[in-house]
Amino acid sequence: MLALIKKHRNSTAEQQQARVISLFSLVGMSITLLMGIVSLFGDNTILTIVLFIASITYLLAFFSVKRFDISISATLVIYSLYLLMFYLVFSGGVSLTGPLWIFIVAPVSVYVLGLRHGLINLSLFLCIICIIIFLPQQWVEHAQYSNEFSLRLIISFLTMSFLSALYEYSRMQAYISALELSRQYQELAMRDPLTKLANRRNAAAILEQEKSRLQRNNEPLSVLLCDLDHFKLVNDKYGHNGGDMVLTELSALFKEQVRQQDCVARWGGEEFLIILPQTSSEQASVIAEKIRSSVEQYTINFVKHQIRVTISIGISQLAEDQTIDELINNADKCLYQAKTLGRNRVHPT
Ligand SMILES: Nc1nc2c(ncn2[C@@H]2O[C@H](COP(=O)(O)OP(=O)(O)OP(=O)(O)O)[C@@H](O)[C@H]2O)c(=O)[nH]1
Repeated sequence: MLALIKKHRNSTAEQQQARVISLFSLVGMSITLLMGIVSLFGDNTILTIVLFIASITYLLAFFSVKRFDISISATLVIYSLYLLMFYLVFSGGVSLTGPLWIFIVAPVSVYVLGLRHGLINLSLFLCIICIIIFLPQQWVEHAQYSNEFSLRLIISFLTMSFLSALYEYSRMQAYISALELSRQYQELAMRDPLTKLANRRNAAAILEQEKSRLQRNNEPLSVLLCDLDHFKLVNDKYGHNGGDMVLTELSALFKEQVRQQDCVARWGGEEFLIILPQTSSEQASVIAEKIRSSVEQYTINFVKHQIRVTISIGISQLAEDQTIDELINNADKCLYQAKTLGRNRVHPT
């Protein structure tokens, strides 16, 4: 169950990430294309070429989202963005406005790479930006920024990175709690609130699942339909709370009597269904008798009372070409027989 939720969580998160990468690639492609076209009319040929290469890279990232692993497009988007930013800071872009673009790196990095990897990559990115800015002109000629500008650029980039990380962290927390809440609601929809056993809907689903699994392997499947005898009298004598206590304690007792792979479900008010995979009706009779006898000997302590109850059990084994409804109807008929023959007994198919 946990593995299933984790898988679902991962696939939903991946789908969301894929959508953001596609969108970012499209926007990135359009902006760099537009800037490349504008740059065509200027005199900076290298900038024009770089912008067109970036535009093509985003286009590739856009198409690779659907075709390849999402990490390929994430790598393309992130590192081509980094390279473009390094070039803009190095060259100064148009009228030394190139560094203004580096702020988009922070939110995109933490979202696409995740919080931890995003922050590691952002630290490396900032180190390289600092090297470019403070590179001595006599080594390599590059755009010259004043010290005040450089310092403010780094501080505002750090602030932006911190805010992006904070936002990503809260987003992830909200996402995880929403998933946990939905898991809890799903769990509630499958369980009987009083006994915490599988409810009727859940039991029906398990039966269908077991039916196809066992029939594929040619293995038997049996069910026990258990009904408390004269339960109305228990309620009348000890009140509804006393009745509830009996149902809860017997549920635990049933679970103790069966194997891990079996399923005990609350089928109706005082009716329980026990699903026994890989069990023939003969084997199910032995289990049913064991359960009947343990209930007969069991004492439920309620306030100052000691409550004793008995149960009747109908057994049915799934026949070839039989539906689950027919299987249950058959068990119900056997249960009816057990009741009419005097209760506190097991009636086989
Ligand atoms: N306390 C409690 N009682 C319940 C619950 N669900 C059903 N019941 C009671 O179970 C009783 C079932 O009564 P009947 O259907 O007449 O059956 P019975 O008295 O067990 O008699 P037989 O089945 O013929 O042996 C009713 O009094 C219901 O109110 C529950 O969740 N808690």
